[in-house]
Amino acid sequence: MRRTAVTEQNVDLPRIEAAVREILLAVGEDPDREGLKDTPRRVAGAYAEAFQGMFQDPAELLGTTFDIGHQELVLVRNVPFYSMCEHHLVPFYGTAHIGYIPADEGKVTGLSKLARLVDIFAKRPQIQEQLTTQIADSMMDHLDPAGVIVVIEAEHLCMSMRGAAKPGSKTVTSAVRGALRNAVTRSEAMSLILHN
Ligand SMILES: Nc1nc2c(ncn2[C@@H]2O[C@H](COP(=O)(O)OP(=O)(O)OP(=O)(O)O)[C@@H](O)[C@H]2O)c(=O)[nH]1
Ligand SMILES: [Zn+2]
Repeated sequence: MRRTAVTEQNVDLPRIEAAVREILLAVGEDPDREGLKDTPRRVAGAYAEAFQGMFQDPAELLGTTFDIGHQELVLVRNVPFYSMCEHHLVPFYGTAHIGYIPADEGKVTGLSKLARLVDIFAKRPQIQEQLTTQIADSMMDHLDPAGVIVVIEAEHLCMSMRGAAKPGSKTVTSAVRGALRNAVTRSEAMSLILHN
C-alpha cells in the first residue's frame, strides 16, 4: 500500500474529533465546558500532524540522488524525533543516528533527506524496533548502498508516566545491513555514534 500525498487532508479530522469527544465523556468530563470546547478540534489537528508520515513516500524523498564518488561512511548523528507508541498512543522520543556507505555505483542523498526519512517513519503509530528497521530497509531499497547502520535511543512515555513508571530509562535499538555488519566497519560507525 503506497500513499504519496503529503497533506493533513488525508486524515479524517471530524472522525478524530468525534472520538475525542467520546473519550472526554467516558472519563466523566463535560466536552462542552469552556476549557474543553475546542479540544476535540485541537487534538484532531495534533494527531494529523503526529501521523503525517502515513501519507509520505520514502521512495519519493530519496528519489533525488547524486554521485560524488564518496564510498566511505556518511553518518548523520543526533537527529531528534517524536513518535507515537502504537500500544498506548503516547509519545516516545529521542535521537536517531543514521549512517551508510555508498556503493561503487551507489547513490548519495542530501543529508536533510536522511533527517526527513526519520520523520516519515516516526510520524506513524510505531514501536521503536520497527522504526529502526524501516529506516534501515528503506535506505537499502532506495539508495542501493554497500551498508547501513541505524541506532535509535528513546524514552517511552508509556514507561515513564504510567505503567512501569520509570522516567529516564532509555531504550536503544540498532539495525545494521550489508557491509556495516563487518565487525571493523561496524565498530568504527559505533564509535563515531557514541562520540557525542
Ligand atoms: N518492544 C517494544 N515494546 C514497547 C514499545 N513501546 C511500548 N512497548 C511495550 O509494549 C508493552 C505492551 O504491553 P501490554 O501488557 O499489552 O500493555 P500494558 O498492560 O499497558 O503494559 P504496561 O506498560 O506494562 O502497563 C509494554 O511492555 C510497553 O512497555 C516499543 O517501541 N517496543
Ligand atoms: Zn506504549
